[in-house]
Amino acid sequence: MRIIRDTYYLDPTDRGAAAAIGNFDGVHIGHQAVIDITRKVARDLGVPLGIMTFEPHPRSYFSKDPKPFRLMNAEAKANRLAKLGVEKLYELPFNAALAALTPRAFAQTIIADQLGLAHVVVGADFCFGQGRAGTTDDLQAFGTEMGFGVTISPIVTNDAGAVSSTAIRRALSEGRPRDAAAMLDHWHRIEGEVIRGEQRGRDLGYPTANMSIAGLHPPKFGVYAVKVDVLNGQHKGSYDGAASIGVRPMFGENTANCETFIFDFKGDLYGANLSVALVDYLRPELKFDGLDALITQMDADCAQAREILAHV
Ligand SMILES: Cc1cc2nc3c(=O)[nH]c(=O)nc-3n(C[C@H](O)[C@H](O)[C@H](O)COP(=O)(O)O)c2cc1C
Ligand SMILES: Nc1ncnc2c1ncn2[C@@H]1O[C@H](COP(=O)(O)OP(=O)(O)OP(=O)(O)O)[C@@H](O)[C@H]1O
Repeated sequence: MRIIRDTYYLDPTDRGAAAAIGNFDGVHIGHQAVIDITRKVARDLGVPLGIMTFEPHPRSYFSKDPKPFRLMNAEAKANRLAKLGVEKLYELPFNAALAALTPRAFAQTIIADQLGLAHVVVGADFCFGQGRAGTTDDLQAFGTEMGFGVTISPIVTNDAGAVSSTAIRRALSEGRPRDAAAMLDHWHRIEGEVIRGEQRGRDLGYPTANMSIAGLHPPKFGVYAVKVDVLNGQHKGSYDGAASIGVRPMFGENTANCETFIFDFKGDLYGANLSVALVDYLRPELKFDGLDALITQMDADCAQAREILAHV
């Protein structure tokens, strides 16, 4: 997959794709449906499969200091899209100039002139251009006028309504990782490098692999049954574990992170890349009356997590 950030001077081989348009945070089943339609169009037309997305996410542009809300960072999103067979990822810088384009100017300048797209695919709820004023009807009219094809994908729903990145964030905030997973079509994962902690864990008998969750939508704070993939290094492989996400009230800290105890594991993971999949929410983070009480609870957490993960 080629990631294309400079769309002004496009290589001719990067023009003419069929592309889906949107933020694609989480790459959920609604997004996958849009991408499936785009793949079919691309195949029929004999052109590359593309995605037009925006970085930073438009929401970070409009609210200057938003609470972290992303389900995945730009790199994780690109990796996931590559796995789905996307060949051209147009990562448009979302800035004042882009935000100010009217729907007509967006269609003409970006879709037709800069990217020269043969075809675009969007969901039925798609809005575009300044003030989100452009509708799918407008997009279809511009396509006819400016010479690109347009397909509108029906909205994928579940019992709770339309599947969306917003609904997934809500499920995670409410401690419902299985509901999030059903919408994502995979476990929600916290991914990144293992960083140094306070080295207290080993004294407790529970050494943990710590990861930052800065910049990402925080799941409900508390303890989770998790599946862990060590992605590189000598311990590469898949494991089960229990993770605590939050601010560790026992120790009066306040920067939220994710601390994972991996079952039946011995070794050093500093610097390794981990992918921690949230399976079930077990309980909130608590401030116990002493370390012995915390350790007793951690024993119970791990027993419960093992039991759950034996059936996943
Ligand atoms: C299964 C599990 C449950 C945990 N529960 C709590 C908790 O309820 N309250 C809390 O303050 N910290 C909790 N923690 C976090 C530990 O306090 C933390 O892992 C420990 O302080 C080690 O920190 P360090 O890696 O920075 O050395 C939990 C950790 C694990 C692995
Ligand atoms: N449930 C869905 N079914 C079909 N298409 C969808 C669905 N959700 C989003 N899309 C389409 O996928 C593309 C990317 O969606 P986008 O990430 O912008 O929306 P979203 O998932 O609804 O996010 P948010 O909840 O943050 O608005 C857009 O074209 C959008 O219309």
